[in-house]
Amino acid sequence: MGSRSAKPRLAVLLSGQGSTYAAIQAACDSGACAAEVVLVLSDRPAAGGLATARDHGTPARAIPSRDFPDRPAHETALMEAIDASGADWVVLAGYMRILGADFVRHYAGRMLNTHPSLLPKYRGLNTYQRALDAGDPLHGCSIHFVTEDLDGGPVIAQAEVPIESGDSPGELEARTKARERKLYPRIVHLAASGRLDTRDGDVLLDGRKLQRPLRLATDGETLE
Ligand SMILES: Nc1nc2c(c(=O)[nH]1)N[C@@H](CN(C=O)c1ccc(C(=O)N[C@@H](CCC(=O)O)C(=O)O)cc1)CN2
Ligand SMILES: NCC(=O)N[C@@H]1O[C@H](COP(=O)([O-])[O-])[C@@H](O)[C@H]1O
Repeated sequence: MGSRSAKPRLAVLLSGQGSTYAAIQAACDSGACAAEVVLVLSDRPAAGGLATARDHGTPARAIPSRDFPDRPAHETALMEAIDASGADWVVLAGYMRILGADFVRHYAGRMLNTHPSLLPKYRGLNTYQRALDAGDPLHGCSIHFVTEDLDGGPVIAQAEVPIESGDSPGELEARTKARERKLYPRIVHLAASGRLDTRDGDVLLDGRKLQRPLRLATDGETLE
């Protein structure tokens, strides 16, 4: 029997219902993503994603921000839990707190986020309403390396979603999340497989600088 090399280990941070985490977990379970989720953390004890993780048998823990005197103290507790889990990568999956410089530096080059817009458009919050208010024809999501610059890190991949006449923010969000749940596990797989890197603000795939973000085709499968 050959040696069974351990899979790359993921720590997932979330604040909400956890459908993005669930898609990553499913990809890890099926082998589509060659990694293992070893820890799910949330700043919110009531986050649905914690229950999803626990139901799956994945270690899951709330580290409420309200239990700490300030942001750095909270993030130190997060780092201690993540590092104790042996995670190789930190995957933000709807984590709704801005992370400080020490945290970001500690995981530099091995922390990913998914953002519900076609960056650099609409950094921050309420992206669906902002795109609708602007009358944009297109929206989508972006997967990026996390830097101190909020939603400003190097963009790895994007999935476009047409905005349809009469769309509500909720309808646009639902279509965007459906595409995001296809894209993010694919990018996490590339990262965990050692094929993604970031240097000087660029993204490298297999050692070669990406000239533009990867794009999820309309078939929901092809990365181009
Ligand atoms: N330093 C960084 N931290 C985070 C990044 C990042 O790129 N750099 N990405 C975000 C995720 N995110 C959007 O994708 C995001 C999350 C939260 C906020 C925000 O304004 N949070 C407020 C609290 C909002 C609330 O509690 O509802 C805050 O932290 O004060 C903006 C964008 C994760 N962190
Ligand atoms: N600014 C960060 C942000 O808004 N992230 C978004 O939170 C959602 C989490 O959904 P989920 O809880 O169902 O996984 C995801 O769609 C992600 O893009």
